[in-house]
Amino acid sequence: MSRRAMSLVAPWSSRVLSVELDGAHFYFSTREQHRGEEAPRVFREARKDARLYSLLVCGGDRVRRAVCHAQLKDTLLRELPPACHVSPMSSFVPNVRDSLLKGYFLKDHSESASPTERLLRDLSQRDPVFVCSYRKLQEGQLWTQHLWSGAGSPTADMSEDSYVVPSEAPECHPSTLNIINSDVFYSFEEAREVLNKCGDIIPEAMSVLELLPSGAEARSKPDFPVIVIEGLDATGKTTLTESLRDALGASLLRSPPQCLSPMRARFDREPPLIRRAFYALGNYITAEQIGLQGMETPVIVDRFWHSTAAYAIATAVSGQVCNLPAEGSEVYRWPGDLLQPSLVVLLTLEPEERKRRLSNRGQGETEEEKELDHNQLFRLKVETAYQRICGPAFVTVDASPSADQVLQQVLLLIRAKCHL
Ligand SMILES: Nc1ncnc2c1ncn2[C@@H]1O[C@H](COP(=O)(O)OP(=O)(O)OP(=O)(O)O)[C@@H](O)[C@H]1O
Ligand SMILES: Nc1ccn([C@@H]2O[C@H](COP(=O)(O)O)[C@@H](O)[C@H]2O)c(=O)n1
Repeated sequence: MSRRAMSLVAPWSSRVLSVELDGAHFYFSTREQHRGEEAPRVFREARKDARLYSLLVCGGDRVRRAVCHAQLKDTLLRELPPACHVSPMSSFVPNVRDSLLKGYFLKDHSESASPTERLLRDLSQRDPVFVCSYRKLQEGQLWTQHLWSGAGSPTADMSEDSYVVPSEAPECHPSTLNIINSDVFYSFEEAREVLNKCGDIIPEAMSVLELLPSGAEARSKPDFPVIVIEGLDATGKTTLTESLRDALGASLLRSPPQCLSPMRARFDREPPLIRRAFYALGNYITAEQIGLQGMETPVIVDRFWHSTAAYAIATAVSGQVCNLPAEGSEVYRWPGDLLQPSLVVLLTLEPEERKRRLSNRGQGETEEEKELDHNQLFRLKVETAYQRICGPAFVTVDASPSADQVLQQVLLLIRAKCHL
């Protein structure tokens, strides 16, 4: 087999494929010989008239793959016939870090195959996207997979068709495999490299790069305590941080820092790899400001690394809370080159009270915050990830009492833990 044909087969062979339907994951793999297994559930349950396809983004560097994956979704949703259903899909080597490739699984119920196949052919010629179609064999519940040639048409020249067979759920949920340095960055250089690579597609990346400190080399520890206030939207961070600043004569900083505000909306529209690298770098700019202010006064920080990591992990991990990496996983470690605050306070609030405060405030929410509102599961994943992050001293505070009572409690904690 030619090198090109081998690379085309690679995303499917010796790998497990996962399709996500209504929050549940269905696993299957491919095999050249059939050993009497029944078809995987996602095939058995497909409607009789359904034509099934899979698409995986495989070529190029990770920035190109991330951009292509996001654009592919937009294209599919915009251009596929309405009777074609799109679900997230991935290909991975079980429990092997960084092995995840992302794509989509299509169930086409439209009358004619032509519009869908025309689009898929076009995509497989234009982009680093590999396409497979599936065929139900006449003699019962057996399905085969056919890899399309790079030229797009479903020809038989690339490889033999293979059978699809059910596969066990892996120990580590596939959506956790690529978190490190794709969703969460553990060093300044890793995050900066992503922005370096997307300067040609996102002009704002250059402006961010110009604002970065020259490096994240170890600085001397600030003389004064550094206290970070964390929590979901509308838990009272702004109210509390301003009161703490006044009560302690402290400096108040935030992450992302003010200087990144003009670029933030643009990065919020980018795929996770780029968006998360932006927020990760924001922490290093804030860290530099903390280093300076912390020589003069105590420093209060509104959001920092916990926010960056917890939101990123909760978004990357699909399905249930139990799919999150277990407590103690390296995913939750603190970046070795990032300043550690003296204390991190997480404000927690019952969802109903948080919603009440949000509606009283009546301000716009980010897409992610809207998601938090109607997606209780996502909220739970963010809070769980917050609590699992290790590094600096961490304490959870119930933010439901009055603003003054919360302030008094946090002041007590700061005095006890930071000797202020
Ligand atoms: N302890 C409290 N009791 C009642 N209401 C509060 C309390 N703390 C803050 N609020 C009110 O709740 C709303 C949200 O508070 P705040 O803006 O401080 O939250 P936040 O965590 O900073 O939100 P965001 O992350 O979106 O900036 C505001 O209207 C604020 O006045
Ligand atoms: N250090 C940070 C701060 C924020 N984020 C992301 O921003 C969103 C919440 O920010 P607000 O200003 O609205 O409070 C949230 O979606 C986080 O993803 C971050 O990553 N790192």
